Amino acid sequence: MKLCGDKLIEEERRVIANNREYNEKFQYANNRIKTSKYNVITFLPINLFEQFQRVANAYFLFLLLLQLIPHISSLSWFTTIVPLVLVLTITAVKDATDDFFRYKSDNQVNNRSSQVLIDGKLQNEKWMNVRVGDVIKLENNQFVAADLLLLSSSEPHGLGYVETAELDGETNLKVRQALPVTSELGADMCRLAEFNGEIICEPPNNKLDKFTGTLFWNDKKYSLDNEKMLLRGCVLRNTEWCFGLVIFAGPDTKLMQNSGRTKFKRTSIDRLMNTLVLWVIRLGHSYFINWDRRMYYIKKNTSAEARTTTLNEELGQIEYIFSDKTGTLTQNIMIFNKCSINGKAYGDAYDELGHKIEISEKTLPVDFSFNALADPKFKFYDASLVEATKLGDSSVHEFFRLLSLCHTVMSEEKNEGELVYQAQSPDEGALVTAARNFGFVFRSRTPETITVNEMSQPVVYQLLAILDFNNVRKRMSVIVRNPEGQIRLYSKGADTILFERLHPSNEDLMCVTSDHLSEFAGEGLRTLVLAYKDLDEAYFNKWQIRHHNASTALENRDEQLSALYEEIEQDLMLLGATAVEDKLQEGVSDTIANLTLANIKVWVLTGDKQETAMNIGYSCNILTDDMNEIFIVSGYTVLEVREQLR
Ligand SMILES: Nc1ncnc2c1ncn2[C@@H]1O[C@H](COP(=O)(O)OP(=O)(O)OP(=O)(O)O)[C@@H](O)[C@H]1O
Ligand SMILES: [Mg+2]
Repeated sequence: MKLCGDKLIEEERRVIANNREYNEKFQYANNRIKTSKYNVITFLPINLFEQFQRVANAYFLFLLLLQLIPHISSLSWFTTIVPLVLVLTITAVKDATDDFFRYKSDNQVNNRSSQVLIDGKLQNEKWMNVRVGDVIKLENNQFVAADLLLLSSSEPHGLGYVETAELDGETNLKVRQALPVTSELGADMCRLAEFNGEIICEPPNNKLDKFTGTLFWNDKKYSLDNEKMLLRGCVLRNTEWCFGLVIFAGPDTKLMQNSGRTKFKRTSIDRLMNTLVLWVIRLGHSYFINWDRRMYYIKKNTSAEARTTTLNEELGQIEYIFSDKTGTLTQNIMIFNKCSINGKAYGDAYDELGHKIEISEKTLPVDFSFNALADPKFKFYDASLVEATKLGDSSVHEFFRLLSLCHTVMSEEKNEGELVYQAQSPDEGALVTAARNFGFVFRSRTPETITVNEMSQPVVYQLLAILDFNNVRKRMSVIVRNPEGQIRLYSKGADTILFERLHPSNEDLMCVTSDHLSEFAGEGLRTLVLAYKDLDEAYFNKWQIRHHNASTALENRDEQLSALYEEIEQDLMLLGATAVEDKLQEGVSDTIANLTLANIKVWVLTGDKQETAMNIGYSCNILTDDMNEIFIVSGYTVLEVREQLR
C-alpha cells in the first residue's frame, strides 16, 4: 500500500483465508454498503447546497436579496419568496423520499443473513459483518454476498453456475469452476476451516470481466482468474451449495465500484432555466410518456416509463443513437445455417432435379434419426453433408470433431441421452449442437478431459490447454491428446485472423473458402474459420511449462500469455468455415427508418466481419441503396484513422 495525501491507496491485495487477525492489518472495507446520501442532520444543509447550485435557484435568491432593499426594488419581497420556497420544498421532499428508499434498501441488504465459517462451525452472520478472508457458504438461488473466490461446490469438478443479470444484463447462465485443489475440500468443515491459502491479487476495481490473482498454498502457486470468481450481485443457480472465500467486500466489490456516486442528472437546459413552470411541464410530460398507448407493448404488458423527469426534453434533441448489434438489433438466437468443408459448400436445399430451392416452412429438413443423441430441434436442409459424414469423409469428420472439442460449452446430462448445453456464447452453442446432430456429440467435460461420442463411439480426449477467446485475439484454441497419443491444436476464429496464420500449403483451399465466406457474409451470416495443427511432443512439453509459468506470473500475465498463444497458433491447416444466422429483432428496420426520418444518426458497434455487418446494415435500413458511396475507414491506429477521415 502507498500513502497518498492521507488516504491509503491499495496497490495489491493480500488475503489469508480464515485469518481475521492478519487481514485486519490492512483495514479492508467490510461488507456494509451505503448508497444513501443524507442523514437527518446533514439533510438540510447538503440538500440546500445542492439546490442552490442550480443557476435558477441561485438567481432567485439573489433577486430576493435585492428586493429586501426597499431603495432599489418596487416589488415586495414575497412575490419572489413564495415561488422559491415552493420549488425548494417540493424538490427537497422528493430528494428526501428518494434517499429514504435508498436507506431502507441498504438496510435490508446489509441485514441479509449469510452462513460464515467461524471457529470451524457455520454461523449465521449479517451481510454487513462478513469480512475479507472469511469462508462463506451459499445455497442455490441465493444472492452472492461479496466478491468470492469459489473454493468448492456440490457439482462435479467444483463447477458452479451463476446468473449475472444484475451485473451485465445477460440472462444466460455463466459457469464458474473452482481450482481442483480447493474443490477437493468439498463440504468438509474441518478441512475448510484449516484452509490457510494466501491470495495476492489486484486491488478493487470496476472491471466485471477481469480478475488476476495468485493463490499460494502448501508451497505451490496457482493462477486465479475471473472464471473462479463469484461476484456480488450474481445469483447462484443449478448448484445446490458452494463455498467461497471473500476477496472484496462492500464498497470494494465490483458491483459497488461500478455504481458510482449517487448524483443528480442534469441537462443543459436545466442549468439555464429551472423554474416552477418548467418543473410542472416536465411532470406533465412524464405522465404523457407513461400513458402513451403507442409506446405500450401488449405482449410483455410494459409501457414506457419516464424514470428521470429532468431528462424528458432532451429526448427531442437526440442527434445520435449508439447501438450494439448482437442482441439489440438482432435476436441473439444463433442457428447453424451453412458451412464450407475442404473447399465444398454445404447448406443449400435442392429438389429432385438438382435445382436449388428456397428454404421455407414447408421444406423437409434432413432426417437425423440415425443418431439417437441428436437434438430434435436442430434443422438442416442439405442431405449431402449427412451423406459425407456417414461415408466417413475424413475432413468432414475432422471439421465436426473440432466443433465438438474447441469451445467452452458445458453439458448437463440429467437422464441418459438427454443432453442440455450451457453456452456462454450463443454462437458456440449453435456450433456444438450442429456437431452433435452430425454424429460428433459433445458429452461431458472435466478440467482435464473432454468426452465426445464420435459416430456412436465414446472417445475421451485429454484436454491439455485452452487458449481462450477475447475480442483482441478474435480466436480461441484447444490443445488435446487423442486416445492414440497424438497432440493436436484446434482453432476457430475470425477469417482475417486465421488466414494470416495458415501454413503456406493452404493457399488454394484458402481462396475457395474465402469465396464461400464472402457468399455467406453477403447473406448476413456470422462466419468463423476452423483450422488445426499437429504438435510435436517435445515442443509441446516445453511450451506447457512456459505456459504454466506465464499463467501464474504476477506481472504482465496477459502479455506473456498472449505471446505464447501467438507462438503456437502458427502454420495451421485449414479445415473450413461455419456460417450462423442471427435474425433481426421484430420491427427493427421500421424503427430505424423512422429514426432516420427524424434525422437521428444511428451508430452500430460490432466485432463481426465487415461484409456481414454491412449486409445487416442494409437489411435494417441503416444503410440504404441511395447512399451511393459508402465510405470505409479501415485504420488500425488513431493516427491512421485521423489521416483517412481528412
Ligand atoms: N467463441 C468464439 N471463438 C472463436 N472466435 C470467436 C468467438 N466469438 C467470436 N469470435 C470471433 O471474434 C470476432 C470478434 O468477436 P466479438 O465478440 O468481439 O464480436 P461479435 O460478437 O461478433 O460482435 P457483435 O456483438 O456485434 O456480434 C468475431 O467476429 C468472430 O470472428
Ligand atoms: Mg461475441
